[in-house]
Amino acid sequence: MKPVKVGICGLGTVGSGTVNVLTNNAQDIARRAGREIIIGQVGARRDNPACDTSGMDVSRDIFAVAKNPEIDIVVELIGGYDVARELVLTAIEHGKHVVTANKALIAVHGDEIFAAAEAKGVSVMYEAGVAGGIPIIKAVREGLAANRINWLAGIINGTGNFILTEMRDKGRDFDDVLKEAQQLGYAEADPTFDVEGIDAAHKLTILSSIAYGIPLQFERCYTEGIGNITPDDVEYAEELGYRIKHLGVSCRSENGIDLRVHPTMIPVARPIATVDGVLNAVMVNGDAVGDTLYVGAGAGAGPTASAVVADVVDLARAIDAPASARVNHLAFNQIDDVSVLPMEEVETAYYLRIEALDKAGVLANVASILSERGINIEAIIQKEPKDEDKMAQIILLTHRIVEKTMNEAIAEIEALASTVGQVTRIRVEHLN
Ligand SMILES: NC(=O)c1ccc[n+]([C@@H]2O[C@H](COP(=O)([O-])OP(=O)(O)OC[C@H]3O[C@@H](n4cnc5c(N)ncnc54)[C@H](O)[C@@H]3O)[C@@H](O)[C@H]2O)c1
Ligand SMILES: N[C@@H](CCO)C(=O)O
Ligand code: NA
Repeated sequence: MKPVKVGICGLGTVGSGTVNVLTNNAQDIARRAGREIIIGQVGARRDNPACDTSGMDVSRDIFAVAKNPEIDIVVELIGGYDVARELVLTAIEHGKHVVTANKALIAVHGDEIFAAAEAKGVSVMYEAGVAGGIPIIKAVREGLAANRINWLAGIINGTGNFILTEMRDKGRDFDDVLKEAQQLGYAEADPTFDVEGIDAAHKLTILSSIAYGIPLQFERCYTEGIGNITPDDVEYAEELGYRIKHLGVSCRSENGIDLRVHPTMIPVARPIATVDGVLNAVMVNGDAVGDTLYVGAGAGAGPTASAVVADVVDLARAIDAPASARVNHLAFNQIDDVSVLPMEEVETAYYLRIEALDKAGVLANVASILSERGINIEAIIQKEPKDEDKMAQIILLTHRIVEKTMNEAIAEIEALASTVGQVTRIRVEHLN
């Protein structure tokens, strides 16, 4: 059978990893695809010593690759929104299938890109965009196709999980660990995307669409980063039997879907609580299958290339089949226009840390503010001041309540004469 020719655009961390995997594993890949897969052209501004492209057709113009009549599949690995969008649309216009690792592109411009691909009868695959090397798109879109998905929750940013783990285990400084994550090729070109939860929100947006059959709604995803997590909160969480992870959570309820990324306390007994470093983990609950858990490297050259090449193999195997034989871009043939709940309507349990001048008085006041609103307290710890100039701290775990009610309670607690500054709030999920 005729070989399939791949054009790789972008030769950074993932691009070089993809060249290496396609080259090193060419024989096994051909056995799986049923035909040879060859790198027909590479589009790169400069060579990358992390891979050997000698003997390959290398163009300095990525658009030449997208238009090259010899190329069957264009692999977009340049990142970003605008040029990547133009590149992918150009490739589609020229009748190419596309593989991308760019979750920002899919979360924001996915509708336009998929519509263009469907009009042309080609496919756009994006496994590498979510949870790196974990085949989570395939698992949810195909492996769990029998289920009504109830909820999913995941550690879906490797850089953030690496930072939180190094800070907790080694007491390292935030900026120092972030720098290392950048050197290791984990971080986004703009690392605020990792730290502020934007990257996780892109991934959660995509996962939720393929889990529930709803439109991509990135702009409605609630997003909170990891910059405000303090060593005190990490320590008190452990004391209460919890661990703080940066989670993407989405859940189906009668009122709609909640879609949120924020620091989350989860019981240490949950396997996902022990997923550390650059590893990602996604829990998915389906009505027939129950709980499932997927763990693996969420970033880095090899793991991401593994997902890119798996998509290439899927496309190559079915390249002569009619478009109707390929899987739907967002898993469902028909997308239901279910809306995402405003954060104020979302229900979770809470951890609160309150800085207090007069402990005894504050506790009585706080308890009555909470009970007036039907917020039940599950646990309390009181901490004496660590230094003379520090405040006493009251730490509370509450039962589940809607965010709007908790916002009102927190505002009233902060207004008390005996409390100081803002109340720290971390949402708690038991994941069962
Ligand atoms: N690094 C990871 O672990 C990882 C994991 C999953 C997904 N991704 C995604 O993969 C994509 C690539 O990430 P990366 O980490 O390899 O980034 P990178 O910065 O290492 O590589 C991007 C490469 O594209 C090149 N490039 C950018 N614009 C170009 C243009 N107009 N013409 C030619 N070359 C251009 C850059 O010079 C660079 O070499 C991004 O969308 C990223 O979000 C990365
Ligand atoms: N910057 C991303 C890359 C993988 O998508 C992360 O750290 O998870
Ligand atoms: Na993946």
